[in-house]
Amino acid sequence: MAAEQLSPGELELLKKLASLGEPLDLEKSEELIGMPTSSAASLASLLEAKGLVKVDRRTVTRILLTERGEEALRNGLPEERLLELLEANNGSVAVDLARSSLGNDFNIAIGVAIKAGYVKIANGMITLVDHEGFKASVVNLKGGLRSIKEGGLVSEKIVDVLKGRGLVKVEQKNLVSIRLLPQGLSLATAKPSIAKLSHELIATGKWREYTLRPYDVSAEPPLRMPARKHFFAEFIEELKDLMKEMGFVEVSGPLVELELFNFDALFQPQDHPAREMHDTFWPDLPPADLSDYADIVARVKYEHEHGWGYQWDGSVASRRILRSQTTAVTIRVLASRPRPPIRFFTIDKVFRADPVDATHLSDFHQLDGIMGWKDFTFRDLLGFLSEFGKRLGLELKFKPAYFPFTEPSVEGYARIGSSMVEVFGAGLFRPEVLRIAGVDYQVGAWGMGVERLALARFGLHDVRDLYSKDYDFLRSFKVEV
Ligand SMILES: N[C@@H](Cc1ccccc1)C(=O)O
Repeated sequence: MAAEQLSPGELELLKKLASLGEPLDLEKSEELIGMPTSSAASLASLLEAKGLVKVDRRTVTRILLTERGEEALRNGLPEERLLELLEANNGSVAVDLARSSLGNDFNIAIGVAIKAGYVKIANGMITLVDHEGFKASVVNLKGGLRSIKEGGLVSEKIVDVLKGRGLVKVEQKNLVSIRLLPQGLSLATAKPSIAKLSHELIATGKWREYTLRPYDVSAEPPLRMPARKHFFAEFIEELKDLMKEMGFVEVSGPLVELELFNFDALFQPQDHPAREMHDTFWPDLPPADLSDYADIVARVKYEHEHGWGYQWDGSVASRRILRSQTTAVTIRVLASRPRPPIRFFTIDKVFRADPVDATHLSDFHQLDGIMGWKDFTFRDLLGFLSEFGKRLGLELKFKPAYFPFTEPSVEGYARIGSSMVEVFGAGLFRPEVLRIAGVDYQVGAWGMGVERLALARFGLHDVRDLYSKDYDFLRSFKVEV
């Protein structure tokens, strides 16, 4: 054990014990070493546990003078005063005289002296009969009292007599003393230790006054918690990298979107249930001016009225919503008529007025992508999706599906625990959508739920865990560098 392992208080007590040079009576701690008894007691038990001091507890019997005893020592024992009176009067005094001169002590004095046969009373006179015996008894008791007062030794017999006379009392007392053990002593007197030698210490020779602290090679380094990216943010980065690796260009679009791009351009009819209030968030914003989008509006109107056969309403398409799918972004890009072959993707937030549960959040991320060229086929699309799943390390299953804007369509499922959960929708854009965008090549499109991909990837079961604030949980994810 090194001095550094002791608290300042423990070291202080050790040093004080060392300079006291003898075991410390805990009761007198304040007086002897200037430390309150209660602090010395608790520090001592800590030091005792470290094997540096020994705390001895014993019970001692103490004999103390009572108030009456103190008085007898000062003014004489009652019978002593009687003896003195008798001696001063040649061995005999009148009872009345003795009573008036001894006052309250008279009864005790006369009782003791008669009982022991030192005096007798006859005809109103007290007469000494055993002068020597009386004197010896007084000397004995008085000496006993004095010696008790001074802490000396007294015979048990005398103590008994004094106790019986109410002149002394016997007390039991617990004494605690703290004794320095050899190890404690060497710690207390050790030179102060230092961790580093400086030029000055060496040059001045002062290093001799110190001991060098040994290295503790088994000590754990301090725990450092550097800031790091959230594992879900890292996962999104990884998805972006993967898409770029596979030849895709990242694009982005507005969170507050027009129904025109979120629904109409995707050939979703205006009475489609997904447009109803409970699915979509409606910010309190005025509708947009669609004149900027005259071309696409004209093509949308035509395709809806011919394809679905209803009166298309531009005011519905001009409403602003929080986008419910990032396919709004890819259709915007496609409507800019990029030259094939094309490969675009976007990863960002979408919003849906869904009740939150283990697989649903009201705002979450989607990864949408489009790829296409003249003779792009459904097989090319499936090939891409399988490759993507493989590179992510996910077990994917495909199932035929329906979306208003793709044909054929497919849904992808990934294993999350024991169940397969839908993680994406995909398909070839319908001819109506291609005509609305104004492109003359085939386009495969897909939209993935990024949170759900993350569940599958990290073996989690609840999307809400991805937004947990539990540090221990967050730290449990390994950083990949
Ligand atoms: N946008 C669809 C997914 C999808 C995208 C593209 C093609 C097919 C399906 C959704 O949110 O569910």
